[in-house]
Amino acid sequence: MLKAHSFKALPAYAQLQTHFETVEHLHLRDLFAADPARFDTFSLRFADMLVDFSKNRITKETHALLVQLAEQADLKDAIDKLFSGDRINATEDRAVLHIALRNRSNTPILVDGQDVMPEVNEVLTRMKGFTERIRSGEWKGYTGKAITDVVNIGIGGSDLGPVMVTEALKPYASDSLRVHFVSNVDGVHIYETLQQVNPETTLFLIASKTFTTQETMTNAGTARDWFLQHGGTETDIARHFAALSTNRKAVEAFGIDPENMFGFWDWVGGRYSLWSAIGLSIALYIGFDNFEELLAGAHEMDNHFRDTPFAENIPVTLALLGIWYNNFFGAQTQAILPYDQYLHRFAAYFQQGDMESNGKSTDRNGNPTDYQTGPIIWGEPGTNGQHAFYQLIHQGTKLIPCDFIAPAISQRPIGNHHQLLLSNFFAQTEALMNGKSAEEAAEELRKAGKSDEEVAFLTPFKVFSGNRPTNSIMVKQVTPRALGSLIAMYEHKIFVQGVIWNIFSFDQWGVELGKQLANRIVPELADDEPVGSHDNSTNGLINFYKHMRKN
Ligand SMILES: O=P(O)(O)OC[C@H]1O[C@@](O)(CO)[C@@H](O)[C@@H]1O
Repeated sequence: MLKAHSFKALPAYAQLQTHFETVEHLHLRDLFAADPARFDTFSLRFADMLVDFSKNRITKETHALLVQLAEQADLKDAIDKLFSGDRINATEDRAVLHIALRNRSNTPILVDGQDVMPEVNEVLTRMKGFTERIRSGEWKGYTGKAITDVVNIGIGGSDLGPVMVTEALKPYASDSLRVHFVSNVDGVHIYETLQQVNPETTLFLIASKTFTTQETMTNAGTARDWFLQHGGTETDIARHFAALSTNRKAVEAFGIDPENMFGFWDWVGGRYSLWSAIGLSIALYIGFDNFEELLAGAHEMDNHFRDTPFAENIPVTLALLGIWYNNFFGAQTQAILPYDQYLHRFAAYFQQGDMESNGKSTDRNGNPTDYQTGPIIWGEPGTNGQHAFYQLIHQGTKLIPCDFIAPAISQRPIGNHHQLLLSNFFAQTEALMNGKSAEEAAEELRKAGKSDEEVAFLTPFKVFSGNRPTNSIMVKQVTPRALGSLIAMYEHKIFVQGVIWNIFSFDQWGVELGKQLANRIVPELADDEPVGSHDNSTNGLINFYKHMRKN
């Protein structure tokens, strides 16, 4: 179990509070003017990745104090426990070992004295064989045709990771196998997907750690009914359905051949599971060699995270900067802005990764936190975001720390598109940092021929305060290996913040209440009788629904 501390009792916390008062009003323009080497001071390199954190509202003293905060929170001990399979997920009494799934060094990792690597490798070997049989066309459907479409049925961590990675690595996909993802219990999702596929050539992956999730089991049942109503028979299920789960009993009860089950373990959190059997749709789509590259990239970042001193440690640095804005500047959100259209689901993935991990308000001592914990994660690809919400980021009243991400080399070089994309990537963080003064704005208006009266009226609306913090993260190209490192970087950032905030990051009790209440309401919707068992808002809503569906 991780040592519990009190976040605000850490000595560095009080020092940072005092320090904040001296830094709060400093402007990045002045910080850069005072230190021409600021970029070098506040940049980190890892493989073909550059992390430029110089456009943050920090000084060297800030950075030093933040590192002390990490040290005083026993972060090194926590990292050691993470990597050694301690049951740090205390409320579920589980280890947290997504790092084992990509442990390409194959060093033993023990859970209850048992090395987990043989099992991990056994599943990877089975995934590899299965992937090769499907992709080669050797595996045939019930009419003897090769598989052309894979439908992954899952939600949350059993969906978001595969969706994000298959979108991000589309350039590595085969053109003979399409992947589809069904997650929402809204019938529209499964309906629209089944419209696109042929039962003779479709493989359904039922992806669910628990194999009990309402949405997934409902969609899986509908897929099976559709298959049986469109030419398949019970004996054909084995050729068209596979399960990705920890729950063998439930898989068999559903009617899936255990031979077609790819297992994983309770020490794999759902939102950290794309590296496990849950990643089978990824391997099928981009090939197992590329899936192994993804694992390798994550493993390289794992080693960096475990072995690098905090001051040069990328996940630790990103985590500490997030705490600086979250707990001292009062920022409520963190934007992730990838300048790469293939990464369009990257922010959505980390909405679950971050907010389901650190959206907690009870500390590890069981006490309510009297400080802010997990931020709201959001974001869209650039340049689209510039035409949607950058107005608020530039001139709004809220401080929004932003992570800008971009590849130096596009997967799809067409004309000068990539240079234009990157010109925006570079310009936005420059603009957010420098802003535009009233003098500059007025001068521009005068040069545009505006009258003195117009200049006086318009200038206040044209001023940009600047001093809006950003990180710029560049990779050479979004390859499977680079993406693996990028994902692992954010996973470890989330872990570090949870440790310092002294919260449990690997359970998710907050998702249970809504499910419990929904399960109570389901039977009430079966008939047209008015309900009165809830508050009068919920009663009113249910009865409105019942009335409208009849009339
Ligand atoms: O993989 P499964 O067990 O179907 O869970 C799906 C998702 O549901 C949760 O909300 C937990 O209930 C997420 O943590 C999880 O990724």
